Amino acid sequence: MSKKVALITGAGQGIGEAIAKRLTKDGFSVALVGRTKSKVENVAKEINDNGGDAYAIKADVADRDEVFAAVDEATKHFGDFNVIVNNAGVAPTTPISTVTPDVLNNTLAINLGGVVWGIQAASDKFHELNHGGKIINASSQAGQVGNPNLTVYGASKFAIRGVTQTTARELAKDNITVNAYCPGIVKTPMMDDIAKKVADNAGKPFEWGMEQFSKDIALGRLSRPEDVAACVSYLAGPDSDYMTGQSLLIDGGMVFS
Ligand SMILES: NC(=O)C1=CN([C@@H]2O[C@H](COP(=O)(O)OP(=O)(O)OC[C@H]3O[C@@H](n4cnc5c(N)ncnc54)[C@H](O)[C@@H]3O)[C@@H](O)[C@H]2O)C=CC1
Ligand SMILES: CC(=O)C(C)=O
Repeated sequence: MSKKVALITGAGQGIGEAIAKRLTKDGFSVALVGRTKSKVENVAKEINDNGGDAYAIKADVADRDEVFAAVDEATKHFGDFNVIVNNAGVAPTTPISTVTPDVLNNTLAINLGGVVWGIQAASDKFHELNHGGKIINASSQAGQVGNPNLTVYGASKFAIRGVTQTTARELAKDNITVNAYCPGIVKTPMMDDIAKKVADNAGKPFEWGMEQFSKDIALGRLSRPEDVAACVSYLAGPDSDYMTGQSLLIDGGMVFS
């Protein structure tokens, strides 16, 4: 039987890289999408060198045409298309007084626009291929509760939960599920950057910045990207077939909702 095909955006590092590796382990062929071609190529090479089936594609998720082209290219390369993980995102540190139109527009174009274009492109492709599929979107614990200094980012991640619920209802009749994952504090380049900026703004060391985000984690440790990838594995596989419109928290007990 041929492998199912999953496309993961922002797969050149961090959570996206871990998702690509986990879905490979689960038996998927994986298309890795990122703005920096060399980064997704490096991850694809590592996966292929270890017996997986990965293919790197350069695209900026804020650009609708590039997202549609990436889905087309992945489908042509692998011969099918079954799952999209709209993972790419950016997280500017923005105390409210510092928010500018550029930061607002750029963040929403990537974090919200990228997910909307990903849902459109994937659902169009599932329709063209005459089968259902799974759409999985990155939200955050910062999309469940307000995080100081992350106004713009938090707004984009709250929005993902709305888009997920709305499109889940629209697309259910076509056997397409739409769910989201909401990581907590995950040790990746994104989180290191946030902790550093929050610490710099307060005139404190990096460790203090990370502590501001991690002190309320009930399980007592930062999340690893693999913790998130395990949840996405469930959302991409058959065990979640009867679930749609959900936003799953994987935050070590930081937020109880
Ligand atoms: N690290 C964390 O603590 C948390 C992360 N998340 C979310 O998980 C997702 C992944 O986060 P991380 O791996 O931590 O981030 P990261 O910054 O380490 O990696 C994100 C990747 O997405 C790529 N990317 C950014 N903008 C892009 C664009 N316009 N087009 C294509 N690729 C683009 C980047 O180049 C990078 O390779 C993001 O949506 C983030 O908001 C959610 C909750 C917590
Ligand atoms: C980066 C992020 O999503 C946080 C701090 O929850």
